[in-house]
Amino acid sequence: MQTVTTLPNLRLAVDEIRKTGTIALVPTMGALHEGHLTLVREAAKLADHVAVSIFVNPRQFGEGEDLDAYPRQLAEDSAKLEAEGVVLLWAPDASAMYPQGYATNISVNGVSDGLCGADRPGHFDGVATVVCKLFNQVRPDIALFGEKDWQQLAVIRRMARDLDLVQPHADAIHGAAIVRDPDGLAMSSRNAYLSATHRAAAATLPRAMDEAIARIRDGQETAATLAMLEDELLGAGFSRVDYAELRDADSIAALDGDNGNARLFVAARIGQTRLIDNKPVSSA
Ligand SMILES: Nc1ncnc2c1ncn2[C@@H]1O[C@H](COP(=O)(O)OP(=O)(O)OP(=O)(O)O)[C@@H](O)[C@H]1O
Ligand SMILES: CC(C)(CO)[C@@H](O)C(=O)[O-]
Ligand code: BAL
Repeated sequence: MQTVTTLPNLRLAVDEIRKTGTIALVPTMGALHEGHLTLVREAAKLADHVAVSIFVNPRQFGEGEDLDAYPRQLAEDSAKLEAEGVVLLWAPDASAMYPQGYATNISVNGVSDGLCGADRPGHFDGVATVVCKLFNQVRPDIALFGEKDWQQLAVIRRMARDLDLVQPHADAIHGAAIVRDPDGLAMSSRNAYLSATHRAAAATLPRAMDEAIARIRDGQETAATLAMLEDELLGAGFSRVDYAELRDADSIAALDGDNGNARLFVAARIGQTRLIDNKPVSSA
């Protein structure tokens, strides 16, 4: 595996790799876990070569968020990627990504509204901007993102279509299913922040979501069911529920009475940690 940290070296490496086949890109912020490695393994089935980026993107962190505390473990991550057969690790620092005078921002309207977009103002602009740059830098044939960050995936798909960023085939922005711990909690780099007590209580999140979805499928009233979900999380030790909402899975828009394509989206805080999850409401 080649690790590159500057744009000129990235260009040389990508040109060389491209001579022998297609490239799948897996963008990450590092602190790699099985969720990331599943994306890498899926990527290896979809292209000849897998490239991974590790960049803790300052532009997607809001004021007072965990930019400084975010785990950074490049040597450990690099060994994991090497073992998976990744050919290229792109690990720029902030000055390579945003040189002095950097002034361009990408906003994706609509899908960025509400949910995490409301709680983390500017977050999806930061994500769209850096992902657009990563696509231009690596020029992948396909890129993979996890469904854990469902709204992020929707934002990136919209941006890629709108800006003609990748080859216009249906799977160019590939969404990978959420990888969960045995108790159902979605894997996340931020789970490392949880104390043992909070980690145990965190499993209430997916369980309470399953219960809420079962009630909604049973025909129980959505607002009352979501209020019950919120109470259950607060009772289990969560300090705040940022949102618990049903939305259209593709557009992320509020539902207009038809729950056919509905997904349940939840973000909740336990200790200092903000957890997100989403699950389909329809059993189809
Ligand atoms: N449990 C998971 N299942 C599937 N994909 C995942 C999972 N966790 C992360 N990913 C995906 O990996 C990619 C990189 O994510 P990132 O590096 O932010 O990790 P993370 O675990 O989501 O960290 P964070 O704690 O910041 O949310 C994203 O596309 C994300 O959706
Ligand atoms: C897509 C991404 C790598 C952009 O910084 C990040 O938001 C992430 O890891 O999900
Ligand atoms: N996994 C999404 C990146 C973030 O929370 O900033």
